[in-house]
Amino acid sequence: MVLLQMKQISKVFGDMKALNSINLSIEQGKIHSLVGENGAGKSTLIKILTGVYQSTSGELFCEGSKVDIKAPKDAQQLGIHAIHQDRQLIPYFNGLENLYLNDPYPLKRGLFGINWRKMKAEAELLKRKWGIDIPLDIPAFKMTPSEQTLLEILRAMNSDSKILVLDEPTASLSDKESELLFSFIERLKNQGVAIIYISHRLEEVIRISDKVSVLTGGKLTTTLNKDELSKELIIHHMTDGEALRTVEKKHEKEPNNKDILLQVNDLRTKDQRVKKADFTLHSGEILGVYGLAGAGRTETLEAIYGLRSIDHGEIRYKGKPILKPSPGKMLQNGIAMIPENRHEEALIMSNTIKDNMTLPIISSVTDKGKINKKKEDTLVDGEMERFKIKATSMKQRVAELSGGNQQKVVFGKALLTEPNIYMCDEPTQAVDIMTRTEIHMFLKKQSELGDGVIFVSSDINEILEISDRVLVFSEGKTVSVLENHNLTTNEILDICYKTKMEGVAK
Ligand SMILES: Nc1ncnc2c1ncn2[C@@H]1O[C@H](COP(=O)(O)OP(=O)(O)OP(=O)(O)O)[C@@H](O)[C@H]1O
Repeated sequence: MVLLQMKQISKVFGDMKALNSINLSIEQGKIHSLVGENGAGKSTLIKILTGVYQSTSGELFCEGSKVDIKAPKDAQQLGIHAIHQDRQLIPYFNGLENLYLNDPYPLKRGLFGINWRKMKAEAELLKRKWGIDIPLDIPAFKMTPSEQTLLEILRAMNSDSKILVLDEPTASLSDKESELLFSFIERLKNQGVAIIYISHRLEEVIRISDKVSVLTGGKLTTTLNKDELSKELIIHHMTDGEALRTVEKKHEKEPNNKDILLQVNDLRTKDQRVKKADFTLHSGEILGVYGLAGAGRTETLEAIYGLRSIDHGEIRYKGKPILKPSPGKMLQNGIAMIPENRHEEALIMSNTIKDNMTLPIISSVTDKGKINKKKEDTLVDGEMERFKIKATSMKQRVAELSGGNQQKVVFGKALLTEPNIYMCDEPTQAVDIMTRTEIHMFLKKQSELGDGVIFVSSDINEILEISDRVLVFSEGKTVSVLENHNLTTNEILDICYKTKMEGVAK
């Protein structure tokens, strides 16, 4: 049964046609994926369905009746809910409070105070109904990424969702957590919920989808059925027939011990999120970093970059200790950070692409107190060209860019500082498969020129694709460094789980 029908939906922003006459049907109990390059229009379509944006033209039908979705609450009343890339949770509210964020709290008889007991009982029933076992008594910020995603899904189900939109839900999940999510999605599907699934990870799209629609430049180019799905065919439709370039695996040369770029010795942070980080980064090397959620990978990069207080250990750059690291000091030393959370840590969303990119290098584009606009424009142009950033111009505000294009701005900004160490935390999160390859090729080239790259990813296959050596983190400690010669995912995962179990047993 068709639950939702979009007819000739278009959306125009200024001179830009983000969506061009989209016709799409979403069926009950089916997983329908949307794929397309960064900026193809996927999020815009979802925002129209969920009442964030109004379409410029076109019609929407729910279960056969024409509907007008003017605001998020209209979508919610129709049973349409979305789990966005950026979490919609209040970090200091616990699971239970977040679960009831969109609904009125049940009140005690006579309206004297909140009926917490009733809330807890309802939440337990809901958890049991959907087979989701997540802790509801801890604040959201203490939950793992998968627990946060499941909490948001549970909240949607609490409001009787008929159509659930999942936008890049596995972006920061480990393989095991993604598996948990897939089995849950399957359960929702079997109960008749329609899922609209957006992801750049084509393997998972092919595995779980009943249908896949491809968007290219705001147009729907094709809808493929389950039996015709293949990575090659999807990429063919996404790229107008252009073949995907592949990155050759490198890592044949042994690192030269004389060319140590960065040394991290027995590093511990005040908050104990990092307990003992020990590793070395060589010139010409891509050091992959893997660990289960909460293993301390991001926190280690933050500590090195001066964003997290250190209470023990040392960091050496080309043999010299860096005392009291700070972002400014690291930039001066040629160390750039591409953080995981682009909204909070890397971009000023209300500023333009140009202002964001040139912020760290403003002194080098300033002559006698005046900004050299020509120099600034040339540099920004170069990065926009390199990453094929889709925008109306370099003066467009970053908030108006698609998620993947924002990530490209973060990369361009880091590159303008001409670093010789790249500390990348999930750098290909939310970027399309073509850009992912471009980023891999770029980092590989930089490493061949003698730079060092630290590459954190929760995608273990990506780690194996790109790394010379793989550093494994568990429970805040570096537990192993492996040469990437015929290394397998199982070898890495074995270490992760074994050390986690040992940590639990202690
Ligand atoms: N509020 C806005 N103002 C102006 N342009 C916008 C706005 N929102 C989106 N756009 C533009 O619409 C186009 C489609 O963006 P959208 O976010 O839908 O892409 P997407 O397919 O979701 O990409 P990604 O995979 O990178 O998330 C982009 O060119 C984007 O810059």
